[in-house]
Amino acid sequence: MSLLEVDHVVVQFGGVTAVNEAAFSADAGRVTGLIGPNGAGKTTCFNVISGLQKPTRGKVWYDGKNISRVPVHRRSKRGIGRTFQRLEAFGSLTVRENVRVAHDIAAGSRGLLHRGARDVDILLERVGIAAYAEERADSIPTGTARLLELARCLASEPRLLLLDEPSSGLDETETDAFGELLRDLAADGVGILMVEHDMDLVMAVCDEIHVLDFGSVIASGTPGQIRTDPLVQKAYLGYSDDAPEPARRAATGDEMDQTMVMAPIGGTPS
Ligand SMILES: Nc1ncnc2c1ncn2[C@@H]1O[C@H](COP(=O)(O)OP(=O)(O)OP(=O)(O)O)[C@@H](O)[C@H]1O
Repeated sequence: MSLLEVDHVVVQFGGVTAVNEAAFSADAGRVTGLIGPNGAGKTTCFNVISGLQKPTRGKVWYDGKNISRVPVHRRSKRGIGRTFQRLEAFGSLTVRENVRVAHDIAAGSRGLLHRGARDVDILLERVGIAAYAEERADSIPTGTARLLELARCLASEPRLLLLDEPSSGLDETETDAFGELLRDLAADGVGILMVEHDMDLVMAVCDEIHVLDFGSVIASGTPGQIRTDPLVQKAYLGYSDDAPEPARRAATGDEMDQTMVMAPIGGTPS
């Protein structure tokens, strides 16, 4: 069994079915991507996995156990870490203090004795923000703040890391370094599940990708398989290479966005 199994989860908000029998998994030591057009249900799936959203039906299995009724803080204690699209650091604390707080909370909740400042500095080095250690968190660039979020999350030594659009705000060099960091973490045995719109990053770092559309998983596979999947092309672009021109869906504003997002992997219409 995989480290994480999302088992036919359904989430309904009134008449809206945000997640519809979604079933997918993420393994320890691998980077798994969860992608899909806007409104496909990715964030809702993350909320179900981390415990912020109760599923209408279905289960979440983690490390072989059904955690569907386990509250958020216990999931976190068991090793599920999550970063959010919005940034959550304490603005008036320095970068180092922010990581220190996360580190001490995690150590305390596990009954560990106070661990050294050295661990915090190693973490800052690892995510590449050591140069900002003494800066206030509200004064650092967005990309650095995103890496700080990651450092705060890693301070709890998660076994499963849920990353929600981690590369937004990173420049190209930072994104490349971030991709390498994800591969390093996976090599250390961490399971990573990532929602990400940067298809170059997704295709470069993921071992496996699940594609959501209208709340359902429409494809799962390696980057190579996903790139050429007709259903995936149709979900993003409104047409696939296999479909004749007249079958192409008129692009709305949203779909135009997705067309641009997918362009690096799927190519634009000729
Ligand atoms: N609290 C809520 N109440 C009502 N509808 C919601 C709620 N949260 C999400 N939805 C709806 O559920 C669907 C899935 O939303 P979700 O945010 O999970 O998609 P997403 O794939 O993360 O989108 P994006 O890429 O734009 O962040 C959308 O139609 C959204 O409007």
